[in-house]
Amino acid sequence: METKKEKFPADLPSALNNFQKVKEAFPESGPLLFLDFDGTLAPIVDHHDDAAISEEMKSLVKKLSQRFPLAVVSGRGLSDVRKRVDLPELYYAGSHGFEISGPNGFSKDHEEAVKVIPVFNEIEPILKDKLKDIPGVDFERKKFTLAIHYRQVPQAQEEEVHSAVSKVLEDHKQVTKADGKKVIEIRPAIDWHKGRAVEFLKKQLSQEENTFSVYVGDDVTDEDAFEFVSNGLGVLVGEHGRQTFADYSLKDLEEVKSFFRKLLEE
Ligand SMILES: O=P(O)(O)OC[C@H]1O[C@H](O[C@H]2O[C@H](CO)[C@@H](O)[C@H](O)[C@H]2O)[C@H](O)[C@@H](O)[C@@H]1O
Repeated sequence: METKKEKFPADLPSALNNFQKVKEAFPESGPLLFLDFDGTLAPIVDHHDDAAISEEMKSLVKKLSQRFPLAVVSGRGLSDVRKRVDLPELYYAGSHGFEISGPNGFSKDHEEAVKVIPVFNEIEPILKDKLKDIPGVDFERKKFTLAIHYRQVPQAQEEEVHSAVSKVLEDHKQVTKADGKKVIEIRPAIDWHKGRAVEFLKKQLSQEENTFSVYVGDDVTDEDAFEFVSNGLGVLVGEHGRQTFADYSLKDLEEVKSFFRKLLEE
């Protein structure tokens, strides 16, 4: 695996202003495209259930998928993200890559993660009880992960959420937690993430060995793909408050759309 170095997002070159250079890395047949959902295809909103892709973005994704092999890679549950994007012909990875689907009924759940589902059933009521007195905590259960949203929690109490969750997880070593944007994501303690899911999907999307890929994402969990995926480049949308393994940046969803239009011009 090539060693990548972390950088400050502000130091990344713009994928738009350097599009010629981005394009020069592509093979003749074009790259494989991997797109995150929240913060990349749909704007970040106050309540997770209100997130939506615009008709304009959806149409761009559809056109891109007709030109390049493309998959949507999300922390959302698979059925949830499929429904929100609503392009049944695409490949999708949900629950941070633990569940994958594709056209013609293709479906793959991570076999080891299936065994961890009872742990989620066990810890969900415990966590709900421990966090019941903190206003604004919002649970989102997915097949293989559990999100605890704290976007509506008073800032002074955010730390309380983190420490209560960490304490519960001390007794449940089959699961672990990762941070996202105003969310704690509890997931199986298995060496699997968006980056490994992309490596798996590369084999589904292309007959060739390790085809060049472009991954566009905005959140901390997208760093697994930026860091892990070989023979490709990562494009960070906005910032997530940490350093990044991405190669290029886009400021916001407007720039994401401009980047997609440029890809379609090629
Ligand atoms: O991998 P993604 O597709 O980017 O999903 C990451 C998480 O996104 C969602 O939460 C985030 O977006 C919400 C809607 O804008 C926002 O309210 C929340 O604060 C963000 O963390 C989603 O609800 C999670 O399940 C995903 O894991």
